[in-house]
Amino acid sequence: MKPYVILNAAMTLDGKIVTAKNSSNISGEEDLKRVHELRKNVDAIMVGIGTVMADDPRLTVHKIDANPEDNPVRVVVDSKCRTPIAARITNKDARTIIAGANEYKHEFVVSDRYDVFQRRGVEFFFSGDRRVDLTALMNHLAGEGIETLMLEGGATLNFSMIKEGLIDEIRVCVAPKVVGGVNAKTLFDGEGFDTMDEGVNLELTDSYSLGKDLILTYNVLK
Ligand SMILES: NC(=O)c1ccc[n+]([C@@H]2O[C@H](COP(=O)([O-])OP(=O)(O)OC[C@H]3O[C@@H](n4cnc5c(N)ncnc54)[C@H](O)[C@@H]3O)[C@@H](O)[C@H]2O)c1
Ligand SMILES: Nc1nc(=O)c(N)c(NC[C@H](O)[C@H](O)[C@H](O)COP(=O)(O)O)[nH]1
Repeated sequence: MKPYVILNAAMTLDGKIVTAKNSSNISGEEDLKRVHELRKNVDAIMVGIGTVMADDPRLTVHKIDANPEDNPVRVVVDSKCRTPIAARITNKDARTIIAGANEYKHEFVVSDRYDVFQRRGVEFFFSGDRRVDLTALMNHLAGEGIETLMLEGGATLNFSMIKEGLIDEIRVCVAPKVVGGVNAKTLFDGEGFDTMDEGVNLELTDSYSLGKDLILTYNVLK
């Protein structure tokens, strides 16, 4: 059992989702509104701890009209339970689940940070030895009633999710810009596949201009 997973991201024409110096203002205003419409229409939104550390995102619906009930459940994939005490995803604006790995559970649950998070109502789910077991996490979220999940990066988590066959659909905003840089993260990093044959095949289902950007949507072929 797993939610229907939509990966949404913005990248430059050269596939970068952020520069090496952590600059990531990619989407135009219209695209950001599209992203927030999508946030409003899914049950949960998930990011990796790298994205929390880099951007301190809210992961709420705040660029379009919305009620607090429109906020999706926020999920952070955080094996070593490093989510900072001040991270905005741990505030009371929406339900939050931190997914950690079993090896780091013991040390975390006796920490002051864990106490503070619990008082804020943050929930926890532990799976996998040293890295979150993403399939187990998807199964847990489905059990929590989450039918649709928006994956919002970053590069490392995107690759693990697609490698494990957990992404159903991809929606990408391609900005008319090139930044280059061998150290700039791309839409999918991780360890990559060795051959084109091992790559994940996609089917283009829609393409349209939105302001200066291009929106591409794909189904992931299984
Ligand atoms: N342009 C966009 O649309 C967009 C969207 C999101 C993030 N970003 C950018 O992406 C960058 C972050 O990407 P990143 O790759 O450093 O971090 P990430 O957000 O992909 O998080 C990766 C981390 O998740 C943890 N993790 C736990 N279990 C895992 C598993 N099974 N598989 C993979 N990871 C697992 C690990 O600690 C890993 O380092 C940020 O700079 C952010 O600005 C851009
Ligand atoms: N669609 C999109 N276009 C971008 O140009 C960009 N940089 C992101 N990045 C997604 C990432 O998850 C960000 O961290 C959140 O978009 C932060 O914003 P919020 O406070 O949650 O609204 N996403």
